Amino acid sequence: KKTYAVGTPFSKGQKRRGVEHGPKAIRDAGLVERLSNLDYAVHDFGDLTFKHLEKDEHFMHVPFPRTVGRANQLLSGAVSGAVGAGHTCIMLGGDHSLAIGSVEGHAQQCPDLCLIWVDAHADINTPLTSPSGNLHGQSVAFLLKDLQNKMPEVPGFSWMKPFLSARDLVYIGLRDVDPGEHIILKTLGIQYFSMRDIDRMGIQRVMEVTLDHLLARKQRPIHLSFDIDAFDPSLAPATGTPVNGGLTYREGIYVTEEIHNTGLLSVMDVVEVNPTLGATPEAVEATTSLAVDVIASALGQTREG
Ligand SMILES: N[C@](CCCC[B-](O)(O)O)(CCN1CCC(O)CC1)C(=O)O
Ligand SMILES: [Mn+2]
Ligand SMILES: [Mn+2]
Repeated sequence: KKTYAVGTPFSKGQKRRGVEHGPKAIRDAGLVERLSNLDYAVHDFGDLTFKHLEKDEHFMHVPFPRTVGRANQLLSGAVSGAVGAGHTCIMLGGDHSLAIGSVEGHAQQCPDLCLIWVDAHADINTPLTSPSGNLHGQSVAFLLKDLQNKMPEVPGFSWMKPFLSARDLVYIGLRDVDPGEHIILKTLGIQYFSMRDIDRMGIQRVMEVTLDHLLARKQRPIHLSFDIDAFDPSLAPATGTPVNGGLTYREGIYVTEEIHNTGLLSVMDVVEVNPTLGATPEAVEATTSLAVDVIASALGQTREG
C-alpha cells in the first residue's frame, strides 16, 4: 500500500492570499525526506492545477462558488483514483473548502467511510447561516445528507450530492463555532469534542469515545480532515483564522497516533497552512514543520522509536 501526497494549491474558499502556497511550504519543510527513511514512504503526486473561472459571480454573499466547485470536482477525481488504486492519500492544502472534493472522492471508493474533523471551527455553515460567505467554513454542510433540505443549490456543485450521515462524523478541537453552526450541531446530534471537553476528559478519553462511536459497530475506512488551526496559535501561527486555546503539540500527536493505530486511515487532509501569514520565517517554519509531524504521526511515526 503506497502513500500518495497530492498538492492542492487553492485559496478561493476564503479571502486571504497565501494559502495556495501551503503545499510547497509543507514540501519545503521536508515532507518526503522526513518520511522516506521510515517504512511508509510518501510518494509525491505533485500539485493539481486549478484554473480560475472568469465569470464567477457571487451566490448570495458566497464568493467564487463555481471556481471552488470546479476545484473540488477535480480533487474528487484525483482522490477517488488514488484510493481506488489502493493507496493512502494525503491531501496538502490549500483552504478547507477542499475537503468537499477530498471526502466526496474518498466516499466514491469507500461509501462506508467515517470522518474525523480536527479543527477550531465546525465548518458546517450553510450559505444561509455563514457570517462570511467563505466556503471553507461550509465544507461539512455540502457533505451531510441530513442538511439537504437546508442547503440551496450553489452554482458549481451540481456534480455532487450529499452522502454522509451525521452519525459518521466526529469533531475534535472546536472553540469558535458560529450560532447557526451550533444550532445545526445540536439539531443533528453530531458528536463533537470541544477544547472544553478535552480539558474535562483529557485527549485519551476523547479518542477512546471518538473511535468507539465511529468503529464499535463496524470497522471502516477513516477520513481525517486536519485543519492546522486546531493547534494553539503559539504552535501554528501561519494560518488564516487563528483562535486562542488550541491543541497542544502532544494532544495533536496523540490524536494522529491513535488514528494510525486503528490501521484504518485511508485519506488525510492537512489544510489552512498559509506561509504568508507567519510574522517571521521561524513562525512559518514552526507551522509547516508541525504539519509534517502530524502527517508522519498519522502514518506511523512513534515517539517510542
Ligand atoms: N466560521 C467562520 C470561520 C471558518 C473557518 C474555516 B476553517 O477552515 O479555517 O476552519 C467564521 C468565524 N468567525 C466569524 C465571526 C468573527 O468575529 C470570528 C470568526 C466562517 O467564516 O464560517
Ligand atoms: Mn477548517
Ligand atoms: Mn479552522
